[in-house]
This record gives sequence, structure tokens and C-alpha cells, in this order.
Amino acid sequence: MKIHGQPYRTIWLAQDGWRVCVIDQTRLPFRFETVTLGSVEQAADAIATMIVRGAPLIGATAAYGVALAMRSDPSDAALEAVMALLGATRPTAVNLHWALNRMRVRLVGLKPRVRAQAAYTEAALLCDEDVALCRAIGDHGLPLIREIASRKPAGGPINILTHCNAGWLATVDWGTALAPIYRAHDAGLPVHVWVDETRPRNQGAALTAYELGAHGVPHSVIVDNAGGHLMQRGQVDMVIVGTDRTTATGDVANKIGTYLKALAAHDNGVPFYVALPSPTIDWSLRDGFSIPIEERAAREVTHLSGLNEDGEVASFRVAAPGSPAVNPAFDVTPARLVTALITERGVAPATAEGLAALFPDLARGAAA
Ligand SMILES: CSC[C@@H](O)[C@@H](O)C(=O)COP(=O)(O)O
Repeated sequence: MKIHGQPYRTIWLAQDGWRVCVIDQTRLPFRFETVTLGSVEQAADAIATMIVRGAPLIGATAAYGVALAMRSDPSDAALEAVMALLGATRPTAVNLHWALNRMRVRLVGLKPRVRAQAAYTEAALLCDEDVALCRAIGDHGLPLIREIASRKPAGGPINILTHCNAGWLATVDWGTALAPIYRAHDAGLPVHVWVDETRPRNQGAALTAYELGAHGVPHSVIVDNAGGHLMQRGQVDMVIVGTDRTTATGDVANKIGTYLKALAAHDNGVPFYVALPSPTIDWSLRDGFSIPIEERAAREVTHLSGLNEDGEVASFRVAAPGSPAVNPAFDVTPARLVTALITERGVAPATAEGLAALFPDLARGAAA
């Protein structure tokens, strides 16, 4: 994606060739600042504090975290310690464990002296693959948008609702839910995106709106509770969201509030699509309610982040002082509410059979 006319991925190597640069997503949309990570502890902190976030980018950052660790201590003990440190940063996005497992498999049989180099190479490969997977999701999602466009009055906007941020900023490039939207916009289709603000951290209002705006995609930010109302009035043609973990049977964990959008879409006959790369599928789970749901700090609910009068990024209390708050970060949308899954290999029904037909190699491997 281009920011201020310059092409950016969300994670890249510093000029020294070993430190890792990321965009500080806690400062967006007000400040575009980068952070340079020089240790695995800093990588773990960037994930836990959501300097980086979004399932695929969490995985990519963890992979580079392993590389940073191997550079300072490539021993077996360090390899195991780093898996535990990074693995504990965020519980729901399965891409984190997928990436760590991939790094372990690549490194464990190697002599310690070659591990750092191999880890950097593998992390770079994983990032390149993420870009290719997301681009392919865009390719497979585009015909779904085209099909809806063909049924609209000529020139009328195709209204697509999305929740949270499953765009460029959540991946290495392109995004998952936003990839088909970028492809449609670039192909000249008149898309308009309803951007759920996505409380408590407002990834929609802050991040999705920012990146759609940077790419010139027409969009409107709406409060989280507006989606059902817009659907009742025929103002939503389709919903596309991302996911942090999808079971082998098609149940989908995504940012809190996704389930309510799926219910409203179901009630109003609006197609509800989930876009995901295969590393987001947890082949070991067959029931969405076994997915661990991250509980985050109450302060994210009681406070909002924004610009103060001096133009500084600050947080403001919005809840009554003294009231306790509860903050589950994700919810589970049952497969029966999902119209289809948009993956890098094509569009599948959200069923065990549908996923296994597209990914026989991965489904078989997990069953073995
Ligand atoms: C391609 S990203 C899919 C999901 O990771 C995204 O929708 C989401 O819920 C991100 O949550 P976050 O808590 O911001 O990491």
C-alpha cells in the first residue's frame, strides 16, 4: 500500500539488515510513526501492546521475533524460551502459533551457528507468502463483488460493511477482508465501505478508515450499532470481515461485535463473507466455542484514545468513574451464519467438507 505516495509493507528490515521496523498502530490515524525492534522482548511487547495487531501481522512479527532471539542466543534452550515468550503475547489469533511452529520446525534440526540466518530467511519468506495469500484472497473475492454490482442499477454504489481492521495494516500487505475491496476499487467498481468504528479500540474508525482513505476508497465510519439499521433499509449489499481463528468446521472468531453483524445480516438476507488465509484455520478445532477468547484491560472500555487540544494523542475517560468494565476482545460467529469463506484457494462454504475440499493437504495433515 502507498502512504504519502510511498509504497509500504507493515513490517520490514532496518537498513542495518537485522533490526525489524513496524508501523506504530497505536499512533494511527493521527501520527504515522515507525518503531524499530531490536530484541525478541521488544517484538513480544509490540504484539502484546498492539503496536502491531491483526492475525497475519502478529504471526509475521513473531517470526521476526524468533530471528532477533536467535541472533543473540541460538541455543536449544533459547529457542524453546522464545516460543513460550512470544506464544503468550495474544491468545486468540492462531497465526501466532502457526508462525512459531513453522519457525521451530525450520530451526530445530539446524546447528545453532546457522540458526539466525535461517530464521531471518524463513521470516522473510513467511512475509512474502502472506502478501501472495492476501493478493489471492483479493482475486477470489473480486467476482463476488462483481456479481453484486451486476445486479445494481448502473453506477450505483456497492455498499460493503466491514468490522475491525482486516486490511493492509492487519497483514503484511493488501489485507484479507479489504483485499477484494481494493481489487474492486482498482478495477473501477463503485464500492463504498461502511466502516464499523469497532469499540473498544476503534480499529475501524482509526485504521480501516485511514487505509481506505489513503487508497482513495469511498467509505463512511459508522457506530457499531448502526449496521443492523442500515441492513434493514437495504443499504448494505454484503458484509466482509476477517478472522483471528477459524475452526475446521467453519466457525469464526473475530473482533467482538462480529457475531451481532452476522445475526443482523442473516435476518436481513445480506451475504456475510469471511476472508482468511489458510494459516488462520485451526485444523485441530471443530467447535468455535473452544477458541480461547482474549480478555483485555478494562481501561480500553472506560477510556477512548484521541487527540487532545494540544494535538497530542491522549486517552480520555468516557465511563462513569468507579464503574467496573469487562472487555472480551473477540466473539465467535457460528458457521451457519457465514455465507462463505474467501480463501487464497477460492471460495468455500463454511463447513468441514467445504474447507477440506479446498485444503485436502492441510485437513489431512491435521487429522493424521
Ligand atoms: C486480517 S485480520 C483479521 C482479524 O485479525 C481482525 O479482524 C481482528 O479482529 C484484529 O483484532 P486485533 O485485536 O486488532 O488484533
